[in-house]
Amino acid sequence: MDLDVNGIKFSYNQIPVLNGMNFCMNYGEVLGILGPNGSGKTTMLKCINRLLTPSQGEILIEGNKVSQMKISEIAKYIGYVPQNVRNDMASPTVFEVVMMGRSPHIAWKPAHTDEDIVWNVLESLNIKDLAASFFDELSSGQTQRVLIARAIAQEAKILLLDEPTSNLDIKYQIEVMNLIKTLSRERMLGVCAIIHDLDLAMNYCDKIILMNDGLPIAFGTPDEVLTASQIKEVYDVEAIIDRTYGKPHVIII
Ligand SMILES: Nc1ncnc2c1ncn2[C@@H]1O[C@H](COP(=O)(O)OP(=O)(O)OP(=O)(O)O)[C@@H](O)[C@H]1O
Repeated sequence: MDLDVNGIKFSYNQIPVLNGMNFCMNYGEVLGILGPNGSGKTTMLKCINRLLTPSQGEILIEGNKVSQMKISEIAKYIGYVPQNVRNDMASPTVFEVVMMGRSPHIAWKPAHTDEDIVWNVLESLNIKDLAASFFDELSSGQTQRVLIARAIAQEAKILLLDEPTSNLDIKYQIEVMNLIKTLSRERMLGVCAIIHDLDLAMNYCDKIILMNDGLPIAFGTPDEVLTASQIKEVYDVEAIIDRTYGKPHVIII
């Protein structure tokens, strides 16, 4: 497996949040991380890219322990799109934001190749027109695209996305999920995305890890994981999986 999460435990001030998380992912797959509020999803992502250090367990990328990698090396493997992006620069342009993704590869100042890579990414994500726009003047959908572009420019093999579709209307949700799926296939990226919408997860993820109280409840294909009984167990709601229109649709009763 390209990413292995083995027995991860983590506590904030002695309060356990991750209690032995296990799952794995291959490049070219979209893995949905699902679970109720407070179940530890964001904490899990932060352990993968070592923003947080687990107290037990090991995370391996291509068999190498993340705990033993240099931070600069991790940045070449992992691109992280957090939920709330703090803006430290005074009104950066979209081009500048995407160029930030090149940081792990730049020793002193960007070279022409870095600029070429940024232009290519902007083009392939259909946001070249936004290059000179100010980042903080974008719509939520455009912001999400630009942040994904920044992670792609980083040339990481794994993308960690914390609720990439939150605050997006249904059209943009579908657009962003299509983009994520296409990127995973075309660029052989492994994508771990925290997703709250069960329908989006059902239709766009290759695998799902369903967690609750920092523990893995189920791991497998969407069909295996998003069953009525598991949805009931984790979210405490009654659900039906409707397949009338070909694609599965989760109906909460
Ligand atoms: N910096 C922190 N210090 C202390 N406790 C924290 C911190 N960050 C998160 N927690 C706690 O850890 C638990 C898990 O939080 P986390 O953000 O990982 O959950 P989540 O599943 O991503 O939640 P949500 O779906 O609401 O975003 C929660 O009880 C939260 O209050």
